[in-house]
Amino acid sequence: MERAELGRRIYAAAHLTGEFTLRSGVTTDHYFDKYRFEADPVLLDAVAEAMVPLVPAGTEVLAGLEMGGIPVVTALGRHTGLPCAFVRKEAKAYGTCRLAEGAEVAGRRVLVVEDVVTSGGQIVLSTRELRALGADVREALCVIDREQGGAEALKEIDLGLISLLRAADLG
Ligand SMILES: O=P(O)(O)OC[C@H]1O[C@H](OP(=O)(O)OP(=O)(O)O)[C@H](O)[C@@H]1O
Ligand SMILES: O=C(O)c1cc(=O)[nH]c(=O)[nH]1
Repeated sequence: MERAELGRRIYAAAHLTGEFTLRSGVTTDHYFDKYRFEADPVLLDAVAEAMVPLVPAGTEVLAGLEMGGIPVVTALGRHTGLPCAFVRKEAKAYGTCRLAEGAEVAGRRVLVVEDVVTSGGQIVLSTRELRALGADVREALCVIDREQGGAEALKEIDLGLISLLRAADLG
């Protein structure tokens, strides 16, 4: 599906208006409910297909961030054949107690996969944790960049932001 058409479909499926508090604490009058496009398997598959050419050469592991990044990374993994890691906000205190479940990240070139980026705060936190586990993380790939400081925040930790769609492409 062409990127412009994908943008129209995502906007139609997931754009909400109202009053919302974001993860960063900022309040806003519009919101992209990623679960609405992730819950549509045909749309999610089209999103993943469009993301394939954006995956940097040399990527060995795709790391999706809990929770909205998990369906995206799984779909992208199916399209690329790359192994996936599922990155928790907090490691469980029982079982294997892993923060990054699934594929091993230590010593591997890891691409962070996220749904929506606003301030970039969640990606910065998770990237620091992945790097502490020994991952080589150079870029993050997201479906929607709201263009509210995310790319700049990532740059401060030497992380590039690659986006399928920007706020300006939507609506
Ligand atoms: O760029 P930021 O300012 O960090 O904001 C974006 C983050 O917030 C949302 O997640 P949320 O906390 O709603 O969690 P969820 O994916 O578990 O639903 C979104 O999925 C990103 O992870
Ligand atoms: O910044 C956020 O928390 C956020 C913004 C948005 O549009 N969608 C979302 O799921 N989270």
